[in-house]
Amino acid sequence: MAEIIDGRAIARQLDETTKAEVDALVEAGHPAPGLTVILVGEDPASEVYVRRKIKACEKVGIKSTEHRLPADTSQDDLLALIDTLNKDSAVHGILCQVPLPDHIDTRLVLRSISPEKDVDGFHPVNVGRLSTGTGGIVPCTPLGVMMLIHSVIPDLTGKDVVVIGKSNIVGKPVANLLLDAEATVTVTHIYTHGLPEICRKADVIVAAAGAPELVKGHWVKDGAVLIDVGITRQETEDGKTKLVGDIKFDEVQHAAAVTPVPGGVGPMTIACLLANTVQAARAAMVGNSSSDSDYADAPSRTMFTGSGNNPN
Ligand SMILES: Nc1nc2c(c(=O)[nH]1)N[C@@H](CN(C=O)c1ccc(C(=O)N[C@@H](CCC(=O)O)C(=O)O)cc1)CN2
Repeated sequence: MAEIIDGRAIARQLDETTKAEVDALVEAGHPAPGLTVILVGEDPASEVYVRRKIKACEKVGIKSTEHRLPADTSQDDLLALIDTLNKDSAVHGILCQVPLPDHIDTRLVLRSISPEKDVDGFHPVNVGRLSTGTGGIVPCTPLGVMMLIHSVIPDLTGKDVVVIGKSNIVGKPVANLLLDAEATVTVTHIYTHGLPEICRKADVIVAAAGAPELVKGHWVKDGAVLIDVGITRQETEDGKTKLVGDIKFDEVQHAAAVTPVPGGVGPMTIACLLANTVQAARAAMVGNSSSDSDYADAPSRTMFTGSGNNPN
């Protein structure tokens, strides 16, 4: 029987560390860290995620501000808002919920957020730092994935890890983090030939293809660890909706451990956002924001990984 990796419990643990960091900053006379969340349009899933982010901020003492903009907001107006927030010293973290409406150039918007305030870790400066192992802000979902893996495999040295999915938000950054942890990483995607055979050799599979129930039981070797990043809403026969991951959960009981959907990677994404916000605030408050070691020794970063970025 595979162990279920409880993402909600691990996220709560991380939130406790984050709250302690917020308390320590405030006790030292600093203002509470401030996070600004921008939501453009009315995508129902994005509304859910933004609500959760705002509520989570309250729990750990982060001061959150929301900007809800209509779907027809112009790109220039959005860029002007971000420019104002970049200059506001009470704002330590800025995130723009994606997806954005089609008339807005997402890449341009994400790179307009100051790298120091980019708590999503999507800015090219942070992407470059991650891929060279030189600090920066790590994207929330990949950071959460690493913490979930480390909760069952503390040392990944030499482990064979297959990542399914090559997105900029999950697949590519998670591959970099796994390499930093000395794993042997194979990055694949839905067009990869022989995907079942490749997966069958893996000690760990990170499924992030956005393809519901792609990974079948016979793709998984006995004792593997499975991390399911996919979340697809499906309608059931009785007209209700259910969330489905990229792994066929019922067929993988021979794995050592598996993350559920919901309750696995999702809650970690939000907990890591809070941790990133505190790190950005701390860097702004103590200066030194361009140093390689800004985040490397932060408690929230080292809690499950043992260390920050490996420089080698
Ligand atoms: N600016 C960003 N936009 C998006 C990100 C991101 O990291 N930054 N990631 C995803 C959505 N996302 C965060 O924003 C996110 C997805 C899922 C969850 C979550 O808690 N999921 C729950 C289920 C929730 C449900 O009922 O739908 C779970 O898995 O248990 C949190 C955040 C895209 N956009």
